[in-house]
Amino acid sequence: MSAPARFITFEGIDGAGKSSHIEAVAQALEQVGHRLLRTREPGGTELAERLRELFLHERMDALTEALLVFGARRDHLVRCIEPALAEGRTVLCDRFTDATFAYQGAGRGFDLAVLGQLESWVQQGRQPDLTLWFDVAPEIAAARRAGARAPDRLESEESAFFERVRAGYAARAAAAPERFVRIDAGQSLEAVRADVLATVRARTASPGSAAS
Ligand SMILES: Nc1ncnc2c1ncn2[C@@H]1O[C@H](COP(=O)(O)OP(=O)(O)OP(=O)(O)O)[C@@H](O)[C@H]1O
Ligand SMILES: Cc1cn([C@H]2C[C@H](O)[C@@H](COP(=O)(O)O)O2)c(=O)[nH]c1=O
Repeated sequence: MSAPARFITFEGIDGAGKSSHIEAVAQALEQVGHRLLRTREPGGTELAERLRELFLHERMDALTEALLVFGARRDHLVRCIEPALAEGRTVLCDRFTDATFAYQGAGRGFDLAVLGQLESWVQQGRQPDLTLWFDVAPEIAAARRAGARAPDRLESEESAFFERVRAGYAARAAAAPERFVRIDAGQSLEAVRADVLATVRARTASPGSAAS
């Protein structure tokens, strides 16, 4: 029998290192019987991936950013995430709505109440079961990004922007402590991986299983 479906999201400022650990989480969950969907935001469907390209590379104001990511999210939820969960698959999603509150809300200063309205319309109550927040100082994340790739529109923002985004994640984590787990992403890759896998194993263990 397959393990019960979970909706797990990975969050953090650009370069925190979250994407480096999703494959290891996928392998650990598959070993204990989860059938998986791996996906990302913005993106995950053909339409949402097209919106992602616009979002990452075209100039726009904060409201347009928020509407684009929630538009992409709606398509992703309806066509991809909800059907996968209904089929009993665990969904691993690289970013979700916490990113909107952190980037558009805290980073850009966009109205959090409006984001909350969009969240309820688009998600109809759907929230992740577990959110791993990769928390790291912006200067460490910037050094990691610099060694890895050319910056996109968001990654070109100044350090103060990422300080605000980080504070936005902290606020979301404080508001939903049952869902969020903070990972100290300033550690070595190996130490982060150990924390991530221990967290996922503890939080996905079925009641009565040996790991619980
Ligand atoms: N703990 C770590 N220590 C040192 N380097 C790391 C660590 N974690 C990730 N890196 C490196 O930092 C770079 C960025 O990592 P990664 O792409 O996983 O970050 P990310 O949080 O997913 O970024 P983004 O959200 O912008 O895509 C990569 O080159 C990766 O190898
Ligand atoms: C979902 C979401 C994302 N963003 C930003 C965060 C990143 O800068 C990019 C996505 O790039 P990644 O390499 O795939 O992490 O988009 C945002 O501002 N708002 C959102 O809701």
